[in-house]
Amino acid sequence: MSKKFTVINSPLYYDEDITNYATVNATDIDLSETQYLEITTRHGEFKFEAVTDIGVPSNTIGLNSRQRTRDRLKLYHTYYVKPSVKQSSLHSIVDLFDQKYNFRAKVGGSDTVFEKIFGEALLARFYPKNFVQRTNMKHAKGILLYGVSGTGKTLIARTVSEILGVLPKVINGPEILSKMLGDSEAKIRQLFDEAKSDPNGDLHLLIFDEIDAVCKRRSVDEANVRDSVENSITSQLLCEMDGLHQLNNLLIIATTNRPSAIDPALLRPGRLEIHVKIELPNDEARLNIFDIYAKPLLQNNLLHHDVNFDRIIQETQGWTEAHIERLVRTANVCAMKRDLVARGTLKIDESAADALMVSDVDFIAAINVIRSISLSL
Ligand SMILES: Nc1ncnc2c1ncn2[C@@H]1O[C@H](COP(=O)(O)OP(=O)(O)OP(=O)(O)O)[C@@H](O)[C@H]1O
Repeated sequence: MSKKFTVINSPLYYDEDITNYATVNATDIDLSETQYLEITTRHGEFKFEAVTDIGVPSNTIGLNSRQRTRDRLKLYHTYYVKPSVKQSSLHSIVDLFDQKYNFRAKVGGSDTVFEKIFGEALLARFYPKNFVQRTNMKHAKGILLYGVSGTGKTLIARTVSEILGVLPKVINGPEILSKMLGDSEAKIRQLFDEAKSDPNGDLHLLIFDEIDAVCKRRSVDEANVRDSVENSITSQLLCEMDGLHQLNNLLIIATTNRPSAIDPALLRPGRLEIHVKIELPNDEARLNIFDIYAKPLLQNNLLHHDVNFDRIIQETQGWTEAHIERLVRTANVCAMKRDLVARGTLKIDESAADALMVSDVDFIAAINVIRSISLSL
């Protein structure tokens, strides 16, 4: 959780190697748990070692920064920090992937989802091909991401494709249905042709967005044209996926808001076999996502120190990831509105704009705006 603190003594030259210490009040921070504080300053995000022993007054925390003077924290200035425990030498799979691909900077609060995706579906794809062949292992063929709208299913699917280094073919369920009227089986076949023609080649990735639009439970009422097209798309897809048995170079990621509408045959092992639910974000996840979108404001000194993170997190319970992203955008707009009205003019020059900070009142206003325009809240 992000916390606020105010620097009360800085710098404090501590020992001979002239490490740079600042002392900060730390009533909100569990000192026994905290070994590092990640602090966002104008110059970027820095990790400070937290020191609570000799020379540091009680109820305060010393921040050891071996960085240069520019990272020195200003006296009486309030900063936002994320306390973290010392990293052990053992990393989780998600930590290892994040170290290399830095996806947490873009997708917040999704560690458990990525744990399942990397741990259960993709890990073997990071081992050398020859090794995998010797184990006779077959890679997972398909992943279904399901959860309510706006929880980041598409974002996660695209992030996985970036991590795999593959340019995916993205198929939008509702769009493809209309394009496929009359020609559905051939169109589905085409999607798989490239991978089939290059069985020992690079990985191919198909992302099926809103797959429930085309692969509904098959209907017995073939008299209805739409039902009959959907039935034939589903059957063709099943057929192609069974053909993948021998192929190790194709992965399908499908997304849906309505998993129960999908034909169960598609969800069997060997097909879309790994099912990952994307939940609404909990408190910590909402804060992570908030941090991602508020970071440019923090870095450019545009976020007022009166912003009450704890209240924002409380008031946004039940919101989706997309709502949190919207909240930061809307707070920006509310700040501009407030500023324009106070100035009584639409003429805003650079220096006037630079003085504008997004403040707590703007987040309060933004929360109300979003509640008033979202049916689901
Ligand atoms: N975990 C996340 N971290 C940061 N931003 C997120 C996250 N999840 C969603 N978002 C934001 O919400 C937007 C909408 O997400 P996305 O389209 O991936 O949701 P979805 O679950 O696929 O929705 P739908 O079911 O309606 O297609 C994203 O573009 C992104 O801005």
